Amino acid sequence: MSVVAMASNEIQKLRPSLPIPTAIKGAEIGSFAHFTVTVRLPEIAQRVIAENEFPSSIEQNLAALIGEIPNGEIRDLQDADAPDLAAWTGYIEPYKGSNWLDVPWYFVEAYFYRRILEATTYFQVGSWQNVDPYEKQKRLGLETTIDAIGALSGFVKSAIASTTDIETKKSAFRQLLSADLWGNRVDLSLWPIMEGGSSRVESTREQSYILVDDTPIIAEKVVNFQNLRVDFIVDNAGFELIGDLCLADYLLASHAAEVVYLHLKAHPIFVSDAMSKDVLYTIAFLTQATDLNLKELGWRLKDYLDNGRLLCQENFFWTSPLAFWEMPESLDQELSNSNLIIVKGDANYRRTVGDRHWEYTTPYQSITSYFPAPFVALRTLKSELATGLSTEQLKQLPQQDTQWLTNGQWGVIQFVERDR
Ligand SMILES: O=P(O)(O)OC[C@@]1(O)O[C@H](CO)[C@@H](O)[C@@H]1O
Repeated sequence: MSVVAMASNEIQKLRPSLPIPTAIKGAEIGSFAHFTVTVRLPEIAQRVIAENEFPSSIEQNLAALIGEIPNGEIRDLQDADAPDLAAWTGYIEPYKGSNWLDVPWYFVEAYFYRRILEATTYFQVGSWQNVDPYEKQKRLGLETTIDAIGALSGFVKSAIASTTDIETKKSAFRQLLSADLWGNRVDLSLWPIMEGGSSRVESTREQSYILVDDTPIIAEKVVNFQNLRVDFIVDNAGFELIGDLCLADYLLASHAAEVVYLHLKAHPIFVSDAMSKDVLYTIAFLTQATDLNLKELGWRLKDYLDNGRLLCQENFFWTSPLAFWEMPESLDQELSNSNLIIVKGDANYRRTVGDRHWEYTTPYQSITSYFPAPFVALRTLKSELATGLSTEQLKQLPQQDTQWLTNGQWGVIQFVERDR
């Protein structure tokens, strides 16, 4: 096979095998994407002004950004020192001069959060360099969910102590997986803490709210794991991250996993998405808690970090606007070493399928067979996109809940075997 044919074969491997539908766009009147671009994004930028004590120059930058949405023109980024500037020049090129509604929705969201950092001079040398504009929300997201964190840390402690018979192990894993799914309902970009966002914390919900549940397949695999590698493509800090860390704790303490990798955002995005600093802050928060279960959880996690069994890896791909089938070869290669990847949240789910208008009955596996390792998506539905549903579900759900696609009340646990 020629080099060119091999190269195109490699690229082909990294794309869905099905014809790829059109991208979701904010121009679709009445859609959640349209509501997000025209209403939610300006509101998020206003909250950034309200929750920080930026100087007037930065507040003017943010006000100007708000004024551009949605009829302003997409333009190149202007923070010259940013490490991701060259990559963003390439991302922006196809959309330069377009308004914020006529380009793919996921691009607009990633671009918006990156423009927030341009406005706050996040990448510039000076007083606001590396200052996370969502820090206050993230910390409150931990402090206001302390009771739920206590309950979950107590559960994982007892689960670790009872890693005896297979059925007990499967049951414990299933409950931790479910808690990690429902932690995704706490979403500060949709429901800010100051507007009662913490009230959405719960670790358990009736099984009927899980629309696709591959837990039995995953539990059967994991219960037989011995000293393997598990990777989390992490989503939100706060209570959701506690769910990730409790699941990681269980996998590491039971030696199902020898090592757990946390793949984290390279800069603040989607208000609550986690970076390495948020993981370290969360573990320190736990070690300093008065509650013994929280303290013990924190010290176990710190021990895993110190002994190289829990690893934090940031990558600018996770903050890029690209579909997951466009991930760099180096990252694809790295993830191919995993025995199981846990993909968290709605935005990552959207990226696994390129945020396209797939029929909701399209099998998830047939779109995502490009993935570099076996993976499970833990996602509460917060956008008008779904896969793997039945025609019966599509008849019933709108009658049960008119907002079923976007209110985070429904979830999926979808497993995809590696297929390349
Ligand atoms: O990835 P997450 O935290 O589960 O959700 C991200 C999100 O809040 O942002 C997008 C809308 O702005 C949607 O994908 C979803 O509502």
